[in-house]
Amino acid sequence: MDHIIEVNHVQKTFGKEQALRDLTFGVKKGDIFGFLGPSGAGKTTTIEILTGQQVPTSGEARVFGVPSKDMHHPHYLKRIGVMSDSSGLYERLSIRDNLLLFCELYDQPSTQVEEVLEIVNLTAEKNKRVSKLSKGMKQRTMLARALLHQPDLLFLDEPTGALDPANAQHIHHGLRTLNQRGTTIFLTTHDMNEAETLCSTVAFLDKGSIQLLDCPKKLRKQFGDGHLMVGLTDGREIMLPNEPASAEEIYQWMKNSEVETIEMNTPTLGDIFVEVTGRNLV
Ligand SMILES: Nc1ncnc2c1ncn2[C@@H]1O[C@H](COP(=O)(O)OP(=O)(O)OP(=O)(O)O)[C@@H](O)[C@H]1O
Repeated sequence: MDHIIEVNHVQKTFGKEQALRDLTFGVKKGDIFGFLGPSGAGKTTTIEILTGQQVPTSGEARVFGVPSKDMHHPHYLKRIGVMSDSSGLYERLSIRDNLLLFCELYDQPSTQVEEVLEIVNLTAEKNKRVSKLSKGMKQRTMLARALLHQPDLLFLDEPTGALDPANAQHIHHGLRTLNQRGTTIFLTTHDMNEAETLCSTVAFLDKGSIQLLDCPKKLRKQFGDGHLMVGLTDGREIMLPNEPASAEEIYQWMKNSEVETIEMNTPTLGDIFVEVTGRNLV
C-alpha cells in the first residue's frame, strides 16, 4: 500500500509525562485523514513529530519514506504545509503582503495568492492588517499560508476551530478541491461533523495510542445496531429491525402517506469514540 506517512511503535515522553505510548498507523497517499482524540491525547505532539519539530523517544516515524526528523530540510519543507496554533504571521503587514512574502520564500508565482485567498474566503479582506483581524480571519490567513505552495502533504491542527459554520463549510470545500488535485491532508479536529463529512479515514487516539482506524462510513455501519428509524407525519419515531419483516409495516404507512423520514439508526463518530474508549472526545 502506498503510505505517505508511516508511524511504528512511537513513544514520546516529556520528563515524567508520557504523551505517546505506542503509536502505530499509516496514512495513504490521497487520504483526508482525521486524527481524533480528547484534549491531551497527543495529537499536536504527533504533528510535531511528523513535521520534524520533535523527535520520538523511541520507535520510528517516516514521511515520504524518510525519517520525520529530516522534514525541516528545505527539500521536504517545500513538500509539506503546516497550520498550527503558533501564528508566524507578520502583524503589521496586510493579509496579502504576508502571503506575497511567503510566495517569495517558497518560490511561488504571486498569482497563487489570489487563488488561496479565494479558498479561505478572504478576498474581500486581503488588504486588512493582520493585527486588525478577528481570530477566525487569522486562522484562515494561516490556512492560506499553509496552502500557498500547493504541498503534497498538509498538516492542519484544528483547521476550523474558531470559524463560524459558513466559513467552515467554505474551507471544507476548498480542502476537498485541494485533495482532489493531489494533496494528502492530515487533520486534527474535535468536530465530529467535520470528521464525518471531510475525512476518508479517521483514527481514534486515546491514552497515547490508536484505538480504532477506519473509514467513517464503515465504522458507523459496524457500530450500528441494524435498526431503521421511521419518522411519521404524526410526530412518532419508530425503530424497526432492518429486515424483510419490517417492510410490510412500512408499506402500510407509506400507502397512507404517513412516512416523513426513514434512516438507518447509526451512531455518530462521537458515540463510537465513547463506546471504544469510555471517554468523551472533548
Ligand atoms: N513541550 C512539552 N513539554 C511537556 N509536556 C508536553 C509538551 N508538549 C505536550 N506535552 C504533554 O503531552 C500530552 C499531549 O499533548 P498534546 O498537545 O500533544 O495533546 P493534544 O491531543 O494536541 O491536545 P489538545 O486537543 O488540547 O490540543 C499532554 O499531557 C501535554 O501536557
